[in-house]
Amino acid sequence: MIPTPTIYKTPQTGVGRSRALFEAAIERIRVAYPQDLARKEGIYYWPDPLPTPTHQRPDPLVLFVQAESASSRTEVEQSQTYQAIIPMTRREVLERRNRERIKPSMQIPLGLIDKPEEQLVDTFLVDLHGTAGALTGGPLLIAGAQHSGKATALQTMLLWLTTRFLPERLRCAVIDPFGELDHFRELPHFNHPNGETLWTDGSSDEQLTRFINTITTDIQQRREKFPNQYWSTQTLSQLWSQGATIPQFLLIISNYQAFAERISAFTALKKLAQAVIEARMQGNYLVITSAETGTRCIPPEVMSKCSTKIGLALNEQQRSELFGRTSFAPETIPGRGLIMTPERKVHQIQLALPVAGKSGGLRDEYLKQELAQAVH
Ligand SMILES: Nc1ncnc2c1ncn2[C@@H]1O[C@H](COP(=O)(O)OP(=O)(O)OP(=O)(O)O)[C@@H](O)[C@H]1O
Repeated sequence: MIPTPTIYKTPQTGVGRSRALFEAAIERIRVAYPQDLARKEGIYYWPDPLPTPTHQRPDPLVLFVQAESASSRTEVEQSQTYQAIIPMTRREVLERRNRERIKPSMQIPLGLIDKPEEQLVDTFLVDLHGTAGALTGGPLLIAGAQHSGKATALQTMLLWLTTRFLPERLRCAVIDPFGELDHFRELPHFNHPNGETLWTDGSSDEQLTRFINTITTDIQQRREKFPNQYWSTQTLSQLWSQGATIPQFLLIISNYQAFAERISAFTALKKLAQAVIEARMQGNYLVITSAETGTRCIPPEVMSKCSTKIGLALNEQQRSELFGRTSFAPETIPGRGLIMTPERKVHQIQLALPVAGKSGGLRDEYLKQELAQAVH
C-alpha cells in the first residue's frame, strides 16, 4: 500500500517560496510513488525535468556517451555519469560510418525538448533538409544574447555532422568573425577540391568575396548538372546509392550581426544566404547565429526564410520577433531556449554540450583532443 503524499500548507511569500514549495511537493510525490512502480502499474508519469547546468554540475547534457578511457579527464570527471543524447561514444559513431552505408541526413541531434502537453522529454532534432513545407525544417537561425550558448550549439552541430559523415559526404564552410569554431578548421570537411579551406573570419571584403564566389560557383555548377526538375524524381539518397559522391553542403554564418555596419559585406552575405536557401533541394543547407534579431542585423528576406528558429536568453521584444506574442520567458540558463515546433507551439529546449568538462577551458581542451582523433 502506497501512502498518500502529504503536502503541508506553507504561506506563499513570493516567487522563490512558491517555487520551493512546488519542488518540495514534486519531490514528496516522487519519493512516495517512484517512477518504476508507476510504470509497472501502467500509470502515466511525468518525465524528469530538462537537465540544468549549475555551478556544481556545469555539464549535465552532452552529445555522445563519454568514453571512460579519455585519459586526460580528471578522476572526478571520469566517475561522473552524463546524460548523452546519442547512446554511443563518438568512436562508435566514427566506426559505424566507416563500416555502414550511411544515408544523407541533415537531422541533427542538438539536445532535449520538453513537451509538457505530452508529458514527454524527447530528443531535440533540427532538420535542415525538411520535407513538407515551412516549419518542418530548412534554414536554421539561432538567436541569442551574449554567452547564451550560440557558439556551443554550433560546435555540437559540427561535432555531430563531421563525426557522422566522411568528408566526401559532407562539405562545410564557415564564416566565423570571432574565431569560436577554430577547433574544427583543420578537419578535411572544410577542404575544397580547388585547394581552398572553406573558412573565413570575413574581416576583409576581398576575403569574403573570394569565399562567396567559391560557394556560389559550386551551387551554380550543381544546378547545371542537376537542374531543379531533376530533384522531383531523384533524391541525394538515391544518387549516393548509385555511387555518386555529391557531398551535402553546409554553410554556417556565425554572429551575423557582426557585419551589420559593413554595407557591401552585409549585402554580399544576404545574396549568399539566399543562394544557399534556394538550393536546398540540391543538398545545400544554411545555419545562422546572431546576437540580434532586428532587421538592421539580419535581412528580412533571410530571416523570413529561416523556418526553424531557436531563441536563447532573448528579451521580450526579441522573443516576440521570433515566436510571436504568445511565447514565455525561460530561465536564463546556458543552452536553455525556445523553439517553435511544426504545430506552431513554443517549447523549451536544453542544448547539449559537445563534450563534458568542469569548465569552458577544459571542455575546449577535450574538444580539441576529440577532433584530433583520426577521421578516416
Ligand atoms: N548547452 C550548454 N550547456 C551548458 N553550458 C553551456 C551550454 N551552452 C553554453 N554553455 C556555456 O555558456 C558559456 C557561453 O557559451 P557560448 O560561448 O556558446 O555562448 P555565445 O552565445 O556564443 O557567446 P558570445 O555571445 O560571447 O559569442 C560557455 O561557458 C559555455 O560553456
